[in-house]
Amino acid sequence: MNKRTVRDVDWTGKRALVRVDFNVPMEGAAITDDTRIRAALPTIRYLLDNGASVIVMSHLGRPKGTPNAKYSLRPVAAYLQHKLSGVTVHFAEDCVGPAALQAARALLPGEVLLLENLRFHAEEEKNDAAFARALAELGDIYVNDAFGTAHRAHASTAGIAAYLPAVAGFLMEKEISVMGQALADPTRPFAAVIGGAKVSDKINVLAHLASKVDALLIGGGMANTFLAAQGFAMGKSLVEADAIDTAKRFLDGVQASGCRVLLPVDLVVADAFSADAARQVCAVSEVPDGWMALDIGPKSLARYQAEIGNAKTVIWNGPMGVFELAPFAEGTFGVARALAKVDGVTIVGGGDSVSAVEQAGLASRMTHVSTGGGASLEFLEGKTLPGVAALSDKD
Ligand SMILES: Nc1ncnc2c1ncn2[C@@H]1O[C@H](COP(=O)(O)OP(=O)(O)O)[C@@H](O)[C@H]1O
Ligand SMILES: O=C(OP(=O)(O)O)[C@H](O)COP(=O)(O)O
Ligand SMILES: [Mg+2]
Repeated sequence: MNKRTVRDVDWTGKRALVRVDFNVPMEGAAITDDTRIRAALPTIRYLLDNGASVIVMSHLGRPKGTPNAKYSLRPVAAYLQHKLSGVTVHFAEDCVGPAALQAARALLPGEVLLLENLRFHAEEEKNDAAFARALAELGDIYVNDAFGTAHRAHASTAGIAAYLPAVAGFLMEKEISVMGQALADPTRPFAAVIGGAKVSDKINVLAHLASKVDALLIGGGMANTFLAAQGFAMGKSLVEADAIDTAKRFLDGVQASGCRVLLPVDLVVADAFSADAARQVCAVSEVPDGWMALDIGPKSLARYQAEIGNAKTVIWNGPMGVFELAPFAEGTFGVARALAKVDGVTIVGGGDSVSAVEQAGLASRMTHVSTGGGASLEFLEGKTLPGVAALSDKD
């Protein structure tokens, strides 16, 4: 990576404005997986140890441009305080405006200020220049350590670099180097497992992925949209109607790439989105009217496990089902167990996928656990991510 990093700066007396990805899975105010927070600590500690005051900013979820208590970063500030014992962690209730500015100016070297969710302002995702400039006013030097959000060209990940010197943090540097090395010349067979809920976001990278891998295993919400594209009635399942045409085109075109695409043959369906809903296993052609697919079924899992068992390199992003609800976790945990047994390189990325692998107790069995899901997939496409492109080049 030909970008300046935190090592290239004299931090004494400087205000470091650090973009992290603290978009952690939550249940109410409880953080269910702290991987992304732990992953950013080396950069924060380094800045504090080198004489800086540290202003930390992140998004959480998708509040769509309006303040919403459900997506507040306040619980994350409390957690950060717990992780950084001995350091004072302040919290600002808005990421811009007079209170944030005053808090940033009052910050002492060795102290931390976490700003409220950037996405409470619609300008963040629009990469609005005035908003980027308002954020930039809070610090002297900008650090991007948010690998998980590096595929977004937003005000805090891209636009802001026009107003401040911009360097990479340790996590950003590590992710790019580890993923680049692991995937430069992958040992084959190379399999990709794709699931999760961000269908329209991720469907566009599949064509490129298919040109790289030998097998593409699709599950989770992503599979529902593909099954709908094949004409199956999916009941009340999560299907992204806008992505169905793309799914069709992908399936029509993929044969030419030589990549085998596996879709579920059976599903675990439920009559409600709830752990105590009525549920059954059915063929993909038999989803009952009004029911929803919340996991891949046992036959599909067995096929996916066999395919993963043959592979020498596996990349996985996106849970196979709603693993947060115990009755629908088996597809995801089963895939995690299969990856843990692979004699080769295994990379798991994504806030929720990593949370699942942690819950399964298998994170240490993976070659690399990445904080980026969508970011990892776009990184694989080979183009420089907007959050990296914006950083200052090394001299
Ligand atoms: N069949 C499904 N229906 C609805 N949601 C699903 C389904 N399968 C997986 N999900 C959801 O997908 C979410 C994770 O998707 P995503 O954010 O794309 O993955 P990651 O964070 O690993 O990149 C999880 O919260 C999970 O509950
Ligand atoms: O959680 C994230 O991505 P992921 O779900 O693909 O792992 C990142 O924080 C990006 O969030 P976004 O997809 O709402 O821009
Ligand atoms: Mg996610």
